[in-house]
Amino acid sequence: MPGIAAPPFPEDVTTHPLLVIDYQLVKAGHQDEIEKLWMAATRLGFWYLKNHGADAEVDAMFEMGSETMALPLEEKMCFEQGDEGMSFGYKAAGVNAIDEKGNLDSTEFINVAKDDVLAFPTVVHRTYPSTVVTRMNTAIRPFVDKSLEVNGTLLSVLNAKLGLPEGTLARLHDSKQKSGCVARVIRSPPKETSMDEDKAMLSAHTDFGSLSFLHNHLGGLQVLAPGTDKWQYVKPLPGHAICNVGDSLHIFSGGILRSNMHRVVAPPKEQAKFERYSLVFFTRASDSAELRALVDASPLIAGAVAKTSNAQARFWPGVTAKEWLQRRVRNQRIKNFSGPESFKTWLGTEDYSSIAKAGAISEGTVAREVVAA
Ligand SMILES: O=C(O)CCC(=O)C(=O)O
Ligand SMILES: [Fe+2]
Repeated sequence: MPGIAAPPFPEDVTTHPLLVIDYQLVKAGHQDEIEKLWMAATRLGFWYLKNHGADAEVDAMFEMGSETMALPLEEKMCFEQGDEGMSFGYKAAGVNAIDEKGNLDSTEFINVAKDDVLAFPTVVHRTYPSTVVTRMNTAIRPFVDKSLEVNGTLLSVLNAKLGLPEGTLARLHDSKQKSGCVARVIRSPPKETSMDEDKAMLSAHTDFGSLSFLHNHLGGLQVLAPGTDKWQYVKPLPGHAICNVGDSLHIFSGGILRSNMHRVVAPPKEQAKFERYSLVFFTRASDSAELRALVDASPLIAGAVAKTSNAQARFWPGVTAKEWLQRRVRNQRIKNFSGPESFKTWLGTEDYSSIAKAGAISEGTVAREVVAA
């Protein structure tokens, strides 16, 4: 398995602690556990999830991912996403800007659309490399099914805590509708040293959708916690997924649920010498879902929005989930980059003035200005 031969996460590197949520307890309706999930989702927007029951599916996906990355580059390039905002297929390393200077990312992805997986062998969005096709039923479908179940359960718990009528978030994330939901395997190359920590391999970002279900073995993921201006590693824990809230859930909830900034840098110390793999399932709202705070469905959300400055720009971007995703994917491509102003156009919901303080972008680049494509 990728990363398994690497040394453990070093003990003398500072990490940001996350709450540990037990999926089985949440699913069984355990109130204390649900309160813990709520605390995690509203304060940092990141948490560990244990007892998710997806270990075997995760291992099979890592195998699919490493076989795909081992294909010749020319073959992978036949499935490249392109520059128009398609988020499914292969993403080569170095095609995205990571900052306003136009520095390049160094991660490659294979992104498999939930819609193509559920409809297989019918093609909904696009075709994939042979390593994906041959594992569609044995590895990818089981992982997608499990991830939809886990994220669907978390969404229904958050739905109730937000005071929304039953099934509101479920309808916005109906897996039978077309959406940007995707399973992604990420590979980043080994580095001689982790000293260039501030050179992100995957740029500082908030996730584009609603809930992310992430699995990794090596360090490298960092968060910029609220009220801080220092990036901190999140330590991978065996058997624990890392879950986080993305932009659309932040918007639906009128900012109650936090879509927190994160990035991937070289793994710490000796781990940097190893290639790094990670796996994510992104649950995203249906393509046609309008991104807006659900004020008319929940007094709690209406109350939160009423207390927020600039609420119209933050929570009524005037686009659908599909348009939001397309803009963020397309405008990050280096082909569409023409300087700091164009870099702004890919940004999401987070408070970018805090990453400006942490040095990744300049003070002038603030996401609030970004409303639509
Ligand atoms: O690789 C990781 O640990 C995080 C990846 C990530 O943030 C993403 O793909 O959005
Ligand atoms: Fe992310």
